[in-house]
Amino acid sequence: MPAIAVEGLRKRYGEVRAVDGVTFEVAHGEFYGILGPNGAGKTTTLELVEGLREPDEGSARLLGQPSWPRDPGLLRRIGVQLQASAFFEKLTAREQIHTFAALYGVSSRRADEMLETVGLTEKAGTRDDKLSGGQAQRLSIACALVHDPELVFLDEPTTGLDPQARRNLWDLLREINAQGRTVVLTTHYLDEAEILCDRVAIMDAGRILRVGAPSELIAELGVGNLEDVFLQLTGREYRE
Ligand SMILES: Nc1ncnc2c1ncn2[C@@H]1O[C@H](COP(=O)(O)OP(=O)(O)OP(=O)(O)O)[C@@H](O)[C@H]1O
Repeated sequence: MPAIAVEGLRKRYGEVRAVDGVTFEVAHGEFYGILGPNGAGKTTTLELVEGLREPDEGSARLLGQPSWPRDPGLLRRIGVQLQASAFFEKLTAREQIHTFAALYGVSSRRADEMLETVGLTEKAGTRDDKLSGGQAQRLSIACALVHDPELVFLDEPTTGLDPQARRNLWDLLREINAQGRTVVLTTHYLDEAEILCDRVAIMDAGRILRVGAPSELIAELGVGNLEDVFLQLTGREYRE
């Protein structure tokens, strides 16, 4: 049984077909990337898969169970990185993660360990609005991991970070995956996907164009990198 099985997902917003018939599977322990330019439908796909939104059509099964309608038993087994703007207002880093820990019935000790894991122990007393972009991203990842989920979903975790902070976060994500967790991330950085992901799904205009290991896709299409793969598949530049 795959960790994630997605079948025929569709979601419209008015006239916009944000997700237009998406099917894919993710194996246990896999590091899977959903790639595409702005507006491709990555975030909406992730929200449908996570069970944060109701699909118009199709279904997603996580660890064998449907993600919609939501099931508290399943939610406990998955970690969703929310954007930093979803933090509780006016709390310190330590208070944020302790609040998440309390919601999941996880010990305070575990919450402090997670802060340590993401390298934020020194910033424990800092209010979330005083953290740097990279620190806030790491805190949001720590909050998503505090209950030791089997599946981890990250939506553009490195957007807005400087190169050093991005590399540090890549190390952290590799570690999470090496511990046996299945990781799904969206990104619009193709270099990041090439470095981190076992397999990627390339999305455009609400559809998946191709799925495969980055090196396989590059070899299959006889090109130099994932940017060229996108160009080959769509006939246009990735960044327009
Ligand atoms: N709540 C919403 N209401 C109306 N339209 C929406 C909504 N959310 C997304 N859309 C539209 O659906 C399409 C897909 O958006 P989505 O955010 O899923 O793409 P994305 O690939 O994650 O883009 P980005 O990289 O910019 O975050 C876009 O055209 C977007 O404008």
